[in-house]
Amino acid sequence: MLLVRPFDIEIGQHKVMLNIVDARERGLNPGDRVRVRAKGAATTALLDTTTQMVKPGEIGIFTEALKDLNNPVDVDILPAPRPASICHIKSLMDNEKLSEDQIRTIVQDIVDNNLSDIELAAYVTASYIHNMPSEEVVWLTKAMIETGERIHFDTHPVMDKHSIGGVPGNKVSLLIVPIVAAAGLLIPKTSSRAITGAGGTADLMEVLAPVEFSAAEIKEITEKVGGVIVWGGATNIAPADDKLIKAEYALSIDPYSQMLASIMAKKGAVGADAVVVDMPVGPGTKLPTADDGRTLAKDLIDLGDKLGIRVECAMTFGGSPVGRTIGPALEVREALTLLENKPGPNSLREKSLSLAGILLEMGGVAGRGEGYAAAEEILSSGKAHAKLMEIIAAQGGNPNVKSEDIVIGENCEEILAPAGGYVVAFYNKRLVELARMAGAPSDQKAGVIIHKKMGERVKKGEPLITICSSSDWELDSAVRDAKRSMPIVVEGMLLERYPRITEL
Ligand SMILES: O=P(O)(O)OC[C@H]1O[C@H](OP(=O)(O)O)[C@H](O)[C@@H]1O
Ligand SMILES: O=c1cc[nH]c(=O)[nH]1
Repeated sequence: MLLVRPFDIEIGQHKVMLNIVDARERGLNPGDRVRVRAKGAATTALLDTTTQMVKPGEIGIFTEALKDLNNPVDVDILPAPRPASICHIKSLMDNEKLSEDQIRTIVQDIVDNNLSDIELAAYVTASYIHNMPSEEVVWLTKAMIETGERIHFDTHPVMDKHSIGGVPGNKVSLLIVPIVAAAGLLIPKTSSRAITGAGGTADLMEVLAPVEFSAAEIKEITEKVGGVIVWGGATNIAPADDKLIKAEYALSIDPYSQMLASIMAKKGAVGADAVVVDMPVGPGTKLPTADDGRTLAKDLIDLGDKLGIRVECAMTFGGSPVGRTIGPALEVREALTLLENKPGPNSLREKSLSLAGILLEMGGVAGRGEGYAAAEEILSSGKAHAKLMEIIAAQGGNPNVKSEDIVIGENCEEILAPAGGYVVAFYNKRLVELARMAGAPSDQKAGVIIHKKMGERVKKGEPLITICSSSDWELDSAVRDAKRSMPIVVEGMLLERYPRITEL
């Protein structure tokens, strides 16, 4: 047995460290995969060696592996075999068909942390290059559900909403969930953190309340107040999902087949009966054209049918951000402003009410075509605001929070229009890059405020955006980058003048 020396350091992967003497005795080298066994728990980790940091007879264990092993006093280790799924990942790279068993093995290896970051990145990259046939996506989704816990509600219907993401500022879940719950329907909303954006719904909700709950707690809170907004990655619900999303986030990609499985696995695992999927369409989004949107809608609806979930898809405008803020705290402040019935952006209000309205119709609490008006009544009467406060309280946050209490990064700088005219080009992806450079989403207070959108008139020297951050050096680098390559382009109505040659 080896005495555990806990290393309270999160390094984003399962790692252990042995003294080089012990490693040599066991025939192990740095980078080898080892199975670490404690009383009642085991995990797989990658090995580092040292001459100084741990003594012979000891083993250094980093935070991620320590959690899996329940903080043991001593452990033993064995060399771990090369995971079978590496071979199947290679098949995916070669665009070969995979069997249900092979897909199941990949998902199980991901859940058991048997794959290194490099192997996981290879899987995600191969999925990005080659879409899986629909049969394989069904197996993948089922494997993602079955390798985790599931919630079974006694009351039905259970409603859910999910966005494929890809449009900045998409804070609509903060309005939709309380509207649907205030209408008396159950909505156990699990979200991921940002994938290609600067703030996923889980990052946003975390500004207001804790988002890490077990499956049993999600069920209990949903049954008590009608809804939750939690981080799927903290639960044992579809546990492969968050591990894959971490690799996708690093590459800023969302592979098509993986996206279908990721969304529907989360919905299947919480026992959803009916789901609306928000699909932002437009240049720079995950769905550049309406035809791409129609294909995805068909694939999502078919996948839902195979899982016994009624899916409706809503193609939404993704050409410019939803509302005028990007980044966790800024987005939460904007969403609260609308819930408090103060003036706010129409794009956010209209999109939230449209999607909530579809759910109210699907859930049978509003007639066909009457969902929007029913959602509007719930929002303007203050019932949605009261419901969000109940959800915040049930998740352990402050139920008296007001929009003006939300703190934004203290370092802010405006980017000014270099000329007067109209906004003629607007680059969503650049705005997301700037918000990420400023520190979002891990710096909750970082982000971008948008002052001018496509087609709006601008005077020379007027602010186009404001970038905010908690750190002055991150703000500086984002501002320098914004000035080098502007995310918003302003032109006068006169683009070029061609004088008569004789008059030159
Ligand atoms: O970072 P990008 O790729 O834009 O999208 C990821 C976001 O989209 C989904 O939104 P929701 O949970 O339905 O609100 C995910 O859960 C996540 O919050
Ligand atoms: O939850 C989500 C949302 C978008 N894309 C994914 O892969 N998962």
